[in-house]
Amino acid sequence: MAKIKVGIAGATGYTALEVARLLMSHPGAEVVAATSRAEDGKSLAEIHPSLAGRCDVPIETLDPKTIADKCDVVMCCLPHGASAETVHALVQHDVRVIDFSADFRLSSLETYEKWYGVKHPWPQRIGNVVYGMPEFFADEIAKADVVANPGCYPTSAIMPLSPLVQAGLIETDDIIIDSKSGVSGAGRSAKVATLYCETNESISAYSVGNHRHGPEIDDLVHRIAGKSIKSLFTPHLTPMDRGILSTIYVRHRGHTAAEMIQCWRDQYANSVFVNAVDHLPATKHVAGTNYVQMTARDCGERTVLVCAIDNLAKGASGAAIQNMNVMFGLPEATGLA
Ligand SMILES: NC(=O)C1=CN([C@@H]2O[C@H](COP(=O)(O)OP(=O)(O)OC[C@H]3O[C@@H](n4cnc5c(N)ncnc54)[C@H](OP(=O)(O)O)[C@@H]3O)[C@@H](O)[C@H]2O)C=CC1
Ligand SMILES: CC(=O)N[C@@H](CCC(=O)OP(=O)(O)O)C(=O)O
Repeated sequence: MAKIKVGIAGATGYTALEVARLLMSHPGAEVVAATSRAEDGKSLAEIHPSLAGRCDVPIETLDPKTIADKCDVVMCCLPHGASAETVHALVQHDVRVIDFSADFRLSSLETYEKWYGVKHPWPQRIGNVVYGMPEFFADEIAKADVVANPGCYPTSAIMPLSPLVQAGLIETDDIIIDSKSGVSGAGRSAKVATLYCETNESISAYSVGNHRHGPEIDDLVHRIAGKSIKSLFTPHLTPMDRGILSTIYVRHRGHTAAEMIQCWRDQYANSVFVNAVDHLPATKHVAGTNYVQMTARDCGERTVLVCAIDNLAKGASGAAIQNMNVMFGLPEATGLA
């Protein structure tokens, strides 16, 4: 069978590197194009030396028609705002797109414009693009022209919360999500907040009460579980390269942690990458993999849920490859197991 031809837009960034790295060992797909605004003419391996000897695809400036002609699917690894326009242009040229940004994740245009502070360039598609979580939306992903790849923090909260909300095991109006991310979550471009001396040996909360992943979590749990929730989400930057640990404080409705773990095991029985475990998950347990580990502990009237993912893998590029596999009829775990 011919390999899936993959293009990578925004090829100089961290998620692009991770997609390229994972595709090097994918038996059914290959990178055939890569784009950047600034690095036209260099090879992908020149920009990302860890790919040396493995990926000499030349980087080009993004011309939607040229890229669409070469590719079956484009991994659009661009920042939100910039991404939607590119996704629109690519789809008009008949290539399927996996959008890593938040531009098509939310159900409501009003919520998007409130939280992202920009007019959406393709508003007709808001609420009309599948959320790239095959554990819940595989049938729609298989047919999609555009897939909205999930946010990293949201993945670590939506996956544990949705089954418990759906099953009515927890209160929906009192959910506290305390998340910690590695620095690669902030992307590769230079910013003071992610300099070595700012992040090393230090942990800090940021965007308290106003991070844009709060509405994404509430929106998706509602879409999956059919019930609205009210969560309070606080992200933290931690001195790690990669990984997310979310500690989620919920109020149970008389149910035990063991019942919640069983609920996850039933829900995710056929999901390759989701493991409801008995130990307390750590970011190291999932580093470099597409796996999600989650557990629960009884704590009086509350239950504490703990979920670990790798922000660059299940939180971004691994999920994108899982989505690509579903879109092209390959087993979900191809190239990822
Ligand atoms: N890092 C993570 O853990 C996760 C990231 N995401 C999302 O994935 C996307 C990519 O993230 P990441 O790889 O970390 O980001 P990076 O900042 O590392 O890379 C983004 C790339 O996009 C290009 N770019 C930047 N600004 C623009 C612009 N205005 N117009 C066109 N191209 C631009 C740059 O390439 P060049 O300058 O060469 O053109 C840059 O290399 C983002 O939407 C991010 O929010 C989602 C989940 C997790
Ligand atoms: C550590 C860090 O800075 N993380 C990023 C989240 C990255 C991400 O996945 O966000 P989107 O895909 O929704 O853009 C942040 O808090 O903005």
